[in-house]
Amino acid sequence: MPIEQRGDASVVTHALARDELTRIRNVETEQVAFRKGLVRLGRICGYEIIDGRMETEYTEIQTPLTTTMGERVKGLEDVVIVNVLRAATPFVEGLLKAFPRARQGVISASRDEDAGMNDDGEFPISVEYVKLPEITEDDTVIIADPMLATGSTMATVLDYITSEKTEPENLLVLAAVSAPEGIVRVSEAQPDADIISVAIDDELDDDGFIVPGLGDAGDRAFRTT
Ligand SMILES: O=P(O)(O)OC[C@H]1O[C@H](OP(=O)(O)OP(=O)(O)O)[C@H](O)[C@@H]1O
Ligand SMILES: O=c1cc[nH]c(=O)[nH]1
Ligand SMILES: [Mg+2]
Repeated sequence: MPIEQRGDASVVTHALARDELTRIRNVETEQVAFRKGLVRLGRICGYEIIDGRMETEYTEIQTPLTTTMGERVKGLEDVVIVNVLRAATPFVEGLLKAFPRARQGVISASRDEDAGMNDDGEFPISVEYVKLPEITEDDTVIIADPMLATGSTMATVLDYITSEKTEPENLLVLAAVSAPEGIVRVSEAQPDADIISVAIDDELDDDGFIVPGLGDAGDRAFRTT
């Protein structure tokens, strides 16, 4: 079972995904290895999404010897991957190995860490840059962000997409590590979103970081001080 339902979310159970996540959680893993790990994780998640969320169809083909029926994955031409800057950039690079023909959207969404969480456990999110392709009802939209913590970022991104674009056939939220609070917030904000994560962690600390988590994914991937 490639992707298993766990309450309001689903988990990528592939052993290689779990292995990769263990490596990037490790504080000893330095920037280049961290980024490469996110790329590999994105690729594995992409294959699991194809296997667990996309359909196949039969088609007649000729082998060098005879005619036969073969299976093809449907909808690989109708995929939109949305990169939630910064941390998702290596994650999306990996996803693109599974969906080389995907159209891409980019949105910069950053938490105002100085403001901190409000009483509802939400962060103010600033969005400076949004470039989204047209979305059709045939599309599978994958919004990729390695960390789903309070859900403030993802709720903001989903607002942009659902308020301005045609509703796609599949709306997937893909994370590497999710906190229960983020899963609740996103599933309440967007019941149609199919939340898929490699791990569902224990909790958030007072600064809104996922525990055990992997630290600040953007800073670890891009090494800002
Ligand atoms: O669920 P939330 O509480 O919104 O937290 C998750 C967001 O926080 C981090 O982004 P950040 O704002 O640190 O930007 P960065 O990716 O550039 O580091 C992370 O990359 C997610 O986008
Ligand atoms: O743990 C967390 C929470 C939000 N953003 C991160 O990068 N890490
Ligand atoms: Mg960050």
